[in-house]
Amino acid sequence: MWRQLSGVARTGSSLSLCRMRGFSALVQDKALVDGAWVESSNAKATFEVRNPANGAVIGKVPNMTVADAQKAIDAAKQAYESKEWRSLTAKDRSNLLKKWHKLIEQHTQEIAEIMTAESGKPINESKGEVAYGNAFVEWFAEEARRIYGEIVPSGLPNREIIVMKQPIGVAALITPWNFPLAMITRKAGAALAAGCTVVVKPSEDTPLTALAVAKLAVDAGIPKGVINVVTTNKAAPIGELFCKSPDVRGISFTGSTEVGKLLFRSSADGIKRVCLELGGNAPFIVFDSADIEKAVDGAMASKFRNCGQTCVSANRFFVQDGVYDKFVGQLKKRVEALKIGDGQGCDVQIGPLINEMQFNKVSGFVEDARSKNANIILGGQPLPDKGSLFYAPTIITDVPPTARLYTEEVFGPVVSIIRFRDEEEAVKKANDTRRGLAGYFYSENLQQVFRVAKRLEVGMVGVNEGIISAAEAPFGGVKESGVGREGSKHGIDDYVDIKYICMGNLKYD
Ligand SMILES: NC(=O)c1ccc[n+]([C@@H]2O[C@H](COP(=O)([O-])OP(=O)(O)OC[C@H]3O[C@@H](n4cnc5c(N)ncnc54)[C@H](O)[C@@H]3O)[C@@H](O)[C@H]2O)c1
Ligand SMILES: O=CCCC(=O)O
Repeated sequence: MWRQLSGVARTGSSLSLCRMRGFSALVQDKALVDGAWVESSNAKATFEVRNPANGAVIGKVPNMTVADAQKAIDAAKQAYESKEWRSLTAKDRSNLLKKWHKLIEQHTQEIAEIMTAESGKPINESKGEVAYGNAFVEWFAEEARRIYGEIVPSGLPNREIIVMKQPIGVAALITPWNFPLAMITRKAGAALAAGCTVVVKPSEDTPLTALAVAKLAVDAGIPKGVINVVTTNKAAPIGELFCKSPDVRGISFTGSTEVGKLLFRSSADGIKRVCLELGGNAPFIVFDSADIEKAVDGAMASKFRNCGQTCVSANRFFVQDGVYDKFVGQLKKRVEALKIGDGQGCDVQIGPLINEMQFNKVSGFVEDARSKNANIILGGQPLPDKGSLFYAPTIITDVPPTARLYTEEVFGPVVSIIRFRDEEEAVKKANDTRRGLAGYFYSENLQQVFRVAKRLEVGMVGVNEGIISAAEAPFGGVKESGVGREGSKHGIDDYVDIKYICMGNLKYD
């Protein structure tokens, strides 16, 4: 899995692996509602999907309206209540998910090409994401058959306490552009395994990957209306509809903390089940006892995966006095060697940023740090000769706590380094943020490993490891990084209600 996820750090690619086959038959120009490929009801309006590496238009998809989203909710509700879905056994649902998994696996190359074209992600990483995202479909196909209930010993005679788990109903899934496939399958796999039906609202930057995997779900025989995909570049009113509709029982959102808070508030009136996977501000601590080669390897993988546009990406590097020069020196050599370009190139490790907003954010954060006397030792500027959205992999030392690079998530290829003296100082600084998604540290001292792992205020900790995501592991954050967990056996919890049945007056003798 490490290799799949971090093509960036160790490419090892061969020409044949990354040769493009031309645009795939999986590219859709319509959205999916009730098993039909549909246009927008607003005069068939569309919006363009562009390749961030060169600005080329690579497709157009329906710009759907609130009325279209309502139709998708209606279809999901009808499908949820239909015999075709409701009467399936857990094993039947598991088998459908397995068929979907197989088809995604068979179409890895085509999906990866679509993903690279619309997100700019290097092709080896896109293939890695297809495998990673598909691992959730496989995992939840297996978990579908293990959504167990309980029989609890009663405190009263002639009575049984039975606990069962039932699907919540229709779930709305809102996903970001940075993992255009995995963020859908991590949610939809769990929802379908539980017996729910879904309406997916993918990012406006990456709708083509979403539609491609939805097409494979249809081909796998998943009944009509069970998966619906609504494409739009006006997310807010559709998000509001999801939050207000009494027919949507749960909302699962991955994206920025700002939008997550908005959806959380809007869902309050309907007391909806809400799962929020939001932004982070991950500390990456290198202690004196660390194996520096491992730490540099981990730093490269964590920081530069998807050009730094990963929610669990290391955001603030805290490096102890004794290893500071060695770590910074080795890291600089590795960053200087990164291959930058259009993600379709087979040896490319760093692609463009996703869009102008993201580009302006990254360059603005670097300028802010520069103005606060941080020390830019590598990069620190755009790369217009590569394309308008390319930014140089950058290393900045002496980043002050007032810099935006320190207080906020940069979501770009910028390493911010801060020196520290002792463990207490490192942990205090690491926890000095309202975010708490992932945290990493490198130490060969066993006592320190347990102490620090327990004290970091995050949902996920990488100890001597820079890539921690896996279908089997619970993914999620604390503080303002979210609520709920995805993946693992806990990933089902957001899609089931617990029902208690009290069986009374039983006659046992
Ligand atoms: N914790 C995680 O698992 C995780 C994973 C990926 C990204 N993220 C976070 O997401 C952010 C970057 O992604 P982004 O820019 O796509 O985030 P974003 O919040 O702008 O968008 C995410 C999704 O929400 C939609 N959206 C935007 N405004 C909305 C609104 N008012 N109502 C409903 N939907 C709305 C977008 O169209 C997109 O589909 C980063 O902060 C990153 O850390 C977190
Ligand atoms: O960007 C957030 C998700 C990344 C992951 O699942 O590893």
